[in-house]
Amino acid sequence: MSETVLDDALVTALEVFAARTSVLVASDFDGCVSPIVSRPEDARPDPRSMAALEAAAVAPLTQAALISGRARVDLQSLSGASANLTLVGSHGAEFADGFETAISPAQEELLQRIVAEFTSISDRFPGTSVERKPASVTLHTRMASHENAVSALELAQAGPASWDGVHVTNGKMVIELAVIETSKGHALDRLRAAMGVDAVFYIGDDVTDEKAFAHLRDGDVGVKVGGGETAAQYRVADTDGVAAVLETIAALRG
Ligand SMILES: O=P(O)(O)OC[C@H]1O[C@H](O[C@H]2O[C@H](CO)[C@@H](O)[C@H](O)[C@H]2O)[C@H](O)[C@@H](O)[C@@H]1O
Repeated sequence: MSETVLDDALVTALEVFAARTSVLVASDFDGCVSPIVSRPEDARPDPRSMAALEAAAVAPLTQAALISGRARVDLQSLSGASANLTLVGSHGAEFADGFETAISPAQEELLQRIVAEFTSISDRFPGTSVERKPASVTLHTRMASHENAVSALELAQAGPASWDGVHVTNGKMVIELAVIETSKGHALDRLRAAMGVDAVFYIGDDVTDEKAFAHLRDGDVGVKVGGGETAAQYRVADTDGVAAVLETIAALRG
């Protein structure tokens, strides 16, 4: 068990949640189960958090899910999750059976234009990089100098982010442009209905996780990781706090 001490109010909320008959335990990946690292491809999950999610997934009347901004295939390989976990990629839009609405040829063409523009921006500003995903493109600036990061993000905002049909997300040291609308909240609604659970737990750290918190209902529990405004009722400081929360739920449900 973790040495992180959770707030009494959070522990009580977890106990009440875990006492419901059937539950879904869902988590964000980067910055939550997986500590933030400089290069996206180097991200690795905290073994304690993954073990707790895997334990929850096989507990009675308990489902567990990772809902991430990553491409689903990358989420699968980086997390090493077993088939017991439900994986949703592309900020809630990409399920095991693909996207709810297929990416159209026009959207694919738009995606290629964004890739080309981001690549051209990235070539001009050392330390930035481009991550291509099935329905979006991310310009990363974490490895760039402050000046290069600011300039690259300004060019992205003034350029492709302003194009018709482009959906903009400003994440942690990234700007992400999608050719479809995505919502982790919508993903939670879909999982809740498909799994028929009585209550949902969700934990996350970034802007797209706010859409998930906004879809929580009475009896659900939302936990924000780190600082910043949030619609979540509870908070933990860091990924150790995430592991402590997930271990608590797994122990209560097991
Ligand atoms: O929804 P998430 O699972 O939190 O995914 C959000 C984005 O996470 C990744 O970027 C972030 O994590 C990287 C690795 O720690 C870090 O280098 C980067 O600065 C962060 O923004 C991922 O690369 C993106 O595709 C996700 O959208």
